[in-house]
Amino acid sequence: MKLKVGLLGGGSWGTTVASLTSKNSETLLWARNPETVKEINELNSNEKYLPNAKLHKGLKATTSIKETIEHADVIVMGIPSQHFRAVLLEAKPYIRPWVPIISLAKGLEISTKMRMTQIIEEIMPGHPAGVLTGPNLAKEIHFGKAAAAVISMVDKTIAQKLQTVFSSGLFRVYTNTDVIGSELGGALKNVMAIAAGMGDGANAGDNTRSALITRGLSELTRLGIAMGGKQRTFAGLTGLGDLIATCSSSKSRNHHVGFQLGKGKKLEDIINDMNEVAEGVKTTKVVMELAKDYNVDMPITKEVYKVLYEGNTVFDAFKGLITHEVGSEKEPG
Ligand SMILES: NC(=O)C1=CN([C@@H]2O[C@H](COP(=O)(O)OP(=O)(O)OC[C@H]3O[C@@H](n4cnc5c(N)ncnc54)[C@H](O)[C@@H]3O)[C@@H](O)[C@H]2O)C=CC1
Ligand SMILES: O=C(CO)COP(=O)(O)O
Repeated sequence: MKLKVGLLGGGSWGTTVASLTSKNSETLLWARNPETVKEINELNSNEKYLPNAKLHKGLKATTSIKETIEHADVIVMGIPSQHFRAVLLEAKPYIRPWVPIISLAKGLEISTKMRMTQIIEEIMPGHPAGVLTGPNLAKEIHFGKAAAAVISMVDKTIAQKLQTVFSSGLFRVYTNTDVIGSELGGALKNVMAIAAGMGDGANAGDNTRSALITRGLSELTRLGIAMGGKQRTFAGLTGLGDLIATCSSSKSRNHHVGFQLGKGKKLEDIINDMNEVAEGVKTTKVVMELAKDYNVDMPITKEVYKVLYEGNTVFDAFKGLITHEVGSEKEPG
């Protein structure tokens, strides 16, 4: 039997995933904006978020959250982390018992420091919670470029069932039972992407980017393990894989924020000029607190934070990193 998908969120990634799942399963996409809904239903496009992309013809959209949810066998949340809770609470009355809920978001809730699957477990106890994550720049996937992702859930049997809903053609979906590690990899790499973007914007060079990616991996793995993730996960698609994609691509919004900071632009102006979310900006705040809670040294995050929130320049950040005590490659620092 084919599962029906109810997907909440008509931004670039929500729309992309809905278009993918509609190849395998009946999919209904909820978007707030009636114009977006009309455009998806009548023109099979969502130009604001995915310019020039043609969506799968089977994809239908609606402005009704009830209609999207009430018949769904799986619910997919394509909502940015800071709005995730509010939208899930709005959907809650219509969610059928035991339906799995999958997050697409890569961030941490600023007020609680929670991961999205923790929010799902809090609001919808008993529902299997999972995350679809990996190196998946929406704008490439839409144009049929090959990519791999991971569906991460504690229950492997449910993950295997959902693997067939999300996999399609050149979009390969693996499973992983380390939800904490998978989810943290996706959230933490955004902070590193801002750092790599800062370097690129300031013309620091390929060696610098490579050092940031590698030490960034070490830094996010340290925190991720302290929080309960598994080392192997951080070396996989959801950790290293996503870190490389996001740190080295001008299609990444987080890299873009860093790049513009590296060019000397002000954060406020950069954000005002964007119509999409860059999760790393807020996640950096949460990661600073988590680093303190778990007593983990995170020098790159600290420098990114000072540029975002304390008025430091990108030059100050690199000076901070260069003067940070150099340890063994295996040790913090
Ligand atoms: N775009 C990409 O390449 C990828 C994005 N992601 C993650 O997916 C999540 C969603 O991001 P995108 O779709 O890219 O963001 P986006 O910025 O393209 O779109 C965000 C969408 O959420 C909607 N939204 C925001 N607040 C809302 C609220 N309170 N109620 C209802 N809708 C609301 C907006 O209207 C918009 O449709 C993020 O956590 C992002 O990190 C993950 C993988 C790839
Ligand atoms: O997570 C992503 C790619 O895997 C998208 O990154 P950005 O949110 O930085 O665009």
